[in-house]
Amino acid sequence: MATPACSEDFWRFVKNGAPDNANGLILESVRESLIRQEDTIVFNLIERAKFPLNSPVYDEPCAQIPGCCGSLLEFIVKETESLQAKVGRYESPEENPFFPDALPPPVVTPYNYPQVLHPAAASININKTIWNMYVKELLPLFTVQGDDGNYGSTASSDVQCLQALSRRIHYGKFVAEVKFRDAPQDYGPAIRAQDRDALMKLLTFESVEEMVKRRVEKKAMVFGQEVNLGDRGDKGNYKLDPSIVSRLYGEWVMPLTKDVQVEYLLRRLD
Ligand SMILES: C=C(O[C@@H]1C=C(C(=O)O)C=C[C@H]1O)C(=O)O
Repeated sequence: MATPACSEDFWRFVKNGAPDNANGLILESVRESLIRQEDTIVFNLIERAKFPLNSPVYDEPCAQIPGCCGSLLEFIVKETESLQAKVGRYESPEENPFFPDALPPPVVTPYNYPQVLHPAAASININKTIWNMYVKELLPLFTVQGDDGNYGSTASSDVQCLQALSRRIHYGKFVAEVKFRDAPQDYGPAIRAQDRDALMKLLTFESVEEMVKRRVEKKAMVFGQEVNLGDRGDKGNYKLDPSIVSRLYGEWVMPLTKDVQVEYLLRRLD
């Protein structure tokens, strides 16, 4: 049975079950989903890189909008989440809101997501850290300095980036669940001892991390190259610096995914 490459397929796969495991949840299929999410992240960053930094989106209160007391980015994220909550986005265990307080309930019949995670998963949300990483560290790295006044489009593009990064990083819950199911005898003692370092060691695969960094760098090269019909390709002229994508994964995305894994495992036997 082929392993699925994207989230929707992943859920169908989990629901239908796979021969390898009673629940259909295997590390290979979870990793396939992470690989597919790389495409989304790289594309979204390329889209955001079309605009300069546009710092008023983050730094200034959006005074023109009645009832808005934070930045324009906060306003757009809150409004987007509110709309998406109504159509059931946050019923999915893959999705974690940036502003969980005061979200409206779904107005559509909820999709019956398979319960593959321990219920404690719902209490893990590191979006504040992801927000700060994105705004303070990442944006200044991959956008050019400047202000072109395109604040609405810029902030809309940020929403896509933030949501894709959040989904990827919180996917650590699924990664941790499969790793635990594959080796409860290894994880059990470290969980009972609440030993973060031991858990971190158990769940880390350095060779996989190296491969991920190389692959996302290559994706940034392929997706962000200038495409010409003639012989002369614009080699080396990328829409998004590939080494920054590799750095994003090495310094933030993978460490934060592992933090989520540790947090989940610490609660796995509650
Ligand atoms: C996600 C996994 O766990 C860890 C985190 C990784 C990541 O975030 O990409 C990669 C390898 C592991 O060290 C995994 O094993 O695939």
